[in-house]
Amino acid sequence: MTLRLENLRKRYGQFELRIEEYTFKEKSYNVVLGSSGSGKTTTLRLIAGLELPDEGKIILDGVDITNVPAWKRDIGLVFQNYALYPHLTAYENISVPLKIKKLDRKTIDEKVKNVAEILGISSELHKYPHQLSGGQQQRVAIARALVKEPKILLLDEPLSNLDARLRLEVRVFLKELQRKLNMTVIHVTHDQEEAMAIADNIVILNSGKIVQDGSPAEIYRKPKNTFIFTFIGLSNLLPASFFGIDDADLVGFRPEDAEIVNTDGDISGLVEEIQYLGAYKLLEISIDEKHSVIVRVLPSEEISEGQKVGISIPRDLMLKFKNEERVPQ
Ligand SMILES: Nc1ncnc2c1ncn2[C@@H]1O[C@H](COP(=O)(O)OP(=O)(O)OP(=O)(O)O)[C@@H](O)[C@H]1O
Repeated sequence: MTLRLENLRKRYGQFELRIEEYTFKEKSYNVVLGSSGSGKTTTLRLIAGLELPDEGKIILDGVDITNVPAWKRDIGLVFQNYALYPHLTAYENISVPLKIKKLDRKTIDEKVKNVAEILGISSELHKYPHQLSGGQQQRVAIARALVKEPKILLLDEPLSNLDARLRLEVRVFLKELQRKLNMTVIHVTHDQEEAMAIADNIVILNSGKIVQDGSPAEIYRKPKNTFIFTFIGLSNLLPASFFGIDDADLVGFRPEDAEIVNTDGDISGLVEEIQYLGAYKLLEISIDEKHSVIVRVLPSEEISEGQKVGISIPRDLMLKFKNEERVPQ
């Protein structure tokens, strides 16, 4: 189940996807994260075989599948809009890939019922797509992708058509499904919170290039540059000179790593705004006319707007950046 991309290139006008070399984490939940237009869907379509690369290779378990047609690849793909056939029942939709493979009726029946059981949709099989909820339609689409027992499951923005409550539920469901089937999943999203919550391995794509990969904690704690640092979670970035640091241009820190102190901290500022968020409060503190930071404190901390405060940040939690690259620690 090793999926490897080698020198992969695909150009559309000004845009170019260019992946020198990448192996997705095997039997894990991979999330490809990037903003709109970064090349996420293009990457998935190339892996699925719906597009051919201009250059490069796609290697699945040591076999070059670059020129293997989509339907012959051992890869399941779930589209963002599910793409179910409206005139077929859930059962018929799920059985389509097996009919294409010309399996006999009894084997098809067993496989469809088995996958429906795994996905918890056994009682919905007689229904047509319009009779199913969004979450159920998605499960049918996943069942259809899984029924041919692919080596890899590709999911294109699988949560974007669901409401906020269902999204949290489906996140847990997808992660459990990956664990249960012990398969390699590649899930594409622009939502950094979703990526952090669900991934074993996050692959960050920017302007058609992979800029960093790693576990959510690695990406959050050891971002390679200021783009990744500010893309993931809340972040503060100030000139290094504010801290008397001269081996970097900028210093970054997370709101939860700073502490409010009465005595002189590393820096000081004026509390401009307080957001009460239940479990914690976020303070927006201006350092000077051009720079402000966010600091997270406990709700019990007594601080008021207009108050002058010191801010202290442990040195080992400061991230030093130079010329857009992080300074190695
Ligand atoms: N078939 C195509 N023809 C022409 N241009 C394309 C085609 N497919 C993608 N592109 C262009 O390639 C770039 C990357 O598109 P892609 O859909 O891969 O991005 P994405 O990261 O998935 O974005 P989004 O989150 O908005 O779906 C975009 O500039 C897009 O306009």
